[in-house]
Amino acid sequence: MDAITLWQRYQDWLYYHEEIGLYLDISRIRFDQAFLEAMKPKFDGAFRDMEALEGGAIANPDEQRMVGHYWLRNPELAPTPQIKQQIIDTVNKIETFVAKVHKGEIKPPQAEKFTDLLSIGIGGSALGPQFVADALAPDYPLINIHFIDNSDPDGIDRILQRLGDRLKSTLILVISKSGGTPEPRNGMMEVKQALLKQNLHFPDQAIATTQIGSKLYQEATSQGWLETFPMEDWIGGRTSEMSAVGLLPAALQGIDIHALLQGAQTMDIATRQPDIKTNPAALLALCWYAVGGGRGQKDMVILPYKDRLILLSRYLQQLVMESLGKEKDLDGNIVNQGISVYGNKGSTDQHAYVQQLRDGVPNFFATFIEVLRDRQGPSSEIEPGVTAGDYLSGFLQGTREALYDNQRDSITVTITEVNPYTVGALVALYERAVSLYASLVNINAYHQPGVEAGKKAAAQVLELQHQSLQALRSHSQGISISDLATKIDAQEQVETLYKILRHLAANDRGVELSGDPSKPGQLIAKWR
Ligand SMILES: O=P(O)(O)OC[C@H]1O[C@H](O)[C@H](O)[C@@H](O)[C@@H]1O
Repeated sequence: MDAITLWQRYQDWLYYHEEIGLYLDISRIRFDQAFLEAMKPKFDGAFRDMEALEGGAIANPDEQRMVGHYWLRNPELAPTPQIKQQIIDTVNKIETFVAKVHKGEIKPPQAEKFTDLLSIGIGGSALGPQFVADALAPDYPLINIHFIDNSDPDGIDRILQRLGDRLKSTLILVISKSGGTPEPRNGMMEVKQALLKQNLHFPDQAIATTQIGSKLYQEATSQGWLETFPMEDWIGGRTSEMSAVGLLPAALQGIDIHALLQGAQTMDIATRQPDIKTNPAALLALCWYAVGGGRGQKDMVILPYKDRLILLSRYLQQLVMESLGKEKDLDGNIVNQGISVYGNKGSTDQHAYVQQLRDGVPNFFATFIEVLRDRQGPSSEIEPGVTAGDYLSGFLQGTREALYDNQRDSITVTITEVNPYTVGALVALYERAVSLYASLVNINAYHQPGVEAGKKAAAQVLELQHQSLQALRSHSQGISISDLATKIDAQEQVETLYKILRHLAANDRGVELSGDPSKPGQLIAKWR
C-alpha cells in the first residue's frame, strides 16, 4: 500500500475514545473487507455471549461459575442484590481499613505506623498488583510495597534483607483466592519465621485476601489477624485487579482506586457496544484473529514505549495465555488454542530482540503502547529543538514503519498519560478483548485445567523425596541411585530421584553423592 492509501486506512479504522483519551490504530494489520464481513456472524455470537456473561450466566461451565469481573466496576450490573452489596461492602471495607492504617490507628505493636507492605501471592494474586504498583505508585508512596511471588528461598531472603529492621513496621498481606496455593503458603511460613526471629507476632501485622472459608481464611480468623478481605467465587485470579486483590494494595500505596475503577467502567461501556468498528476490544480481537488465523499462529509482542508500563506484558501474559491457551474447545474438540505473549519496553527492546522482529522469523505481531505526554512538566532540549521524549516517539514510529515495510503487522494503542484512570481502562480493554476472542474461537477462557498437571507432578516429587530420605536413613552404606529407586519401588522415576538427591546434596540436607557428577548413573548416595 502506498503512503496515501495507508493514511486513508489509518483514518478509516482509527478508534478514539474522547473521555479516556485513548486511540486504537489497527491500520497496520492487513485484513480486508471480505474478512470483516466473514467475521461479523462470529462477532454477533461473541457479543451475545458477553451479554449473557455480564448477566450472570455460568460462563465457566467446567467449574459451574459465573464470571463477574465486569460487575466490580459497576455493581449495578451485578445479577443479584447480594452480589451488588458484597462489591460495595468490600470497597468500603478497604477504604476504612486503609484510612486507619494511614492515620496510624491500625498500627504494628512495635512501631508508630506501618511503613511497608509485603504482598505474598502468585499468578493472578500478584501480577495485577505488581503491574499497578510499578505503573502508578507515587515516587514516595504512603507505604512501600514489596512482593514475594515465588517459592525461591534466595528471592525471599533478598526481600527480607531489604526490609531489615523495617520488618517490624511491615504490613504483611497474603493474597490467595483458593487459600491453598503452595507458593504463597511457603512465603508466608518463611515470613512468619523471620518475624519470630525478631520477636514479632505475625497475626498483629498480617491481613489476608481470600475466599471466605478457605484454609487461609480459617487461619487468619482463628489466629486473629488484623483483617481479612473477601475474594468472591465469581472472580478469576487473572481478572482480579479490580477486586480486593488489586484495590487493597493500590489503596495502601495511595493510588486512587476510584479512578482505576472509573477508567475500567468507562472502557466497559465502550467495549459493550455490539458493533466491531466502534468497540475497541472487538477491534483487538478482530486483529488477533486476522493475524493468527484464529489459531494463535502469531505471537503478541507488547511494546510499551514507557518505562512505567514495563510490567504490562507480564500482566497480559497471564491474562491472555492462561485464558486462551486451551487444549479443548467448548464442544470437547482438541484445538490447542492460545496466543503467546511477550515483551518488555521500547525503545530498550530495539537494542535487543527487535532485530529478529524486523528481519527474522515472521511469527508475531507487535502491539505498540504509546503515551503522548512525555513527563509531568516541561522537558529540556537535549539538542536544538529536540527532547528525549521526541526521540522516544521517533523510535516508536520508526520501528512501526520498519516492521510494516517488511510485512510485519502491528497495532498501536495510544493513551494521553499513564494514570489510574487510563490504567483501569487498559486493563478493562484487554479483559474484554480476551473474552470476545475466546468466544470467537469457542473456548472456555475462565478455567485453567493445564495448571493442575504441574502441581500434581510437583506433589509427587515431594512424596518421592520423603520416601527416598526414609530409605536412605535406614541404609547404613552407600547405595546407587537405581538400587535406591528399586528399594522404594520407584524405578520409573529414577531420573526424578537423581534430581531430588542432587538438590538435597547441594543444600547440606544430609545426603552425600559420591562419584563422577557427569555420570549420574554411577553415583552413590549416602546418608550422613
Ligand atoms: O490466588 P490463588 O488461589 O493462590 O491462585 C494463584 C494462581 O495460581 C493458579 O495456579 C492459577 O493458575 C492462577 O490462575 C492463579 O491466579
